[in-house]
Amino acid sequence: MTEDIEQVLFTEEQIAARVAELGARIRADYANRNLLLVGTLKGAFLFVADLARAVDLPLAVDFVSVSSYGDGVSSNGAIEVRKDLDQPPEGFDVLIVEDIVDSGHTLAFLQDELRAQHAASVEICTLFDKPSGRAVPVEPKYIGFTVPDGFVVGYGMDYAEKYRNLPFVGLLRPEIYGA
Ligand SMILES: O=P(O)(O)OC[C@H]1O[C@H](OP(=O)(O)OP(=O)(O)O)[C@H](O)[C@@H]1O
Ligand code: HPA
Ligand SMILES: [Mg+2]
Repeated sequence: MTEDIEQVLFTEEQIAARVAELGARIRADYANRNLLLVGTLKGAFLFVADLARAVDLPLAVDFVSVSSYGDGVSSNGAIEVRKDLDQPPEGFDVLIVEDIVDSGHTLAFLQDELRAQHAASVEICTLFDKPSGRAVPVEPKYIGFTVPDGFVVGYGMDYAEKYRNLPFVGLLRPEIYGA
C-alpha cells in the first residue's frame, strides 16, 4: 500500500500533535455550551475518535454519511445522504468534524441542512483543507493542515475505499488514479 504513496505529507506523530491542539482550542471555545460533534462518515472516522478524546468537555457525538466522490477523484456536487443524524440537532452547538474540505460541496450542503434543522450554531472543524479545490465557499473555524493540489489519502481518507487505514497522510501517485 505504501508503495502507492508519492510523498508523506503528515506523519502519525504530527497528526496526533495537531489533533491535541485542536482539542484544546475547542475545549476553550465550547465550555458551557451544548456541544454536538457531527462526524462525516466514512472519511472522518479516525479523526472523530481522536478529536473527541482530545476535547475535555461533556459532549455528544453523532454521524452523518454523505458521499459525492464514489470511486473517483472529483466531486460532481451531487451529494448522496446515506445516513442522517439519529436525533434532530435542535438546540445543539454543532461542530461538524470533517476529514477534508476540497470542492466544499459536502460541507456547504451539510451546513445548510443543519441550520435548516435549527441547530443553535454550526461550525466546521476539518483536519485537512485543500483551498486549491474550492468550487463553493466554505470557511472552517478550525483547520488542522493545508494540503497541496493532488489526491491525498490515509488517516481515514480513501481512494476507491483503499488507504483509509494508513496511519499517516500522503499524496497518492497520480498514475494510481489515472492522471
Ligand atoms: O469538499 P468536497 O469536494 O465535497 O470533498 C470532501 C468530502 O469528500 C470525501 O468524502 P467522500 O464523498 O469520498 O466519502 P467518504 O468519506 O466515505 O470517503 C471527504 O471525506 C469529504 O467528506
Ligand atoms: O484529496 C482527497 N482525498 C480523499 N478524499 C477526498 N475527498 C475530497 N478530496 C479528497
Ligand atoms: Mg472518499
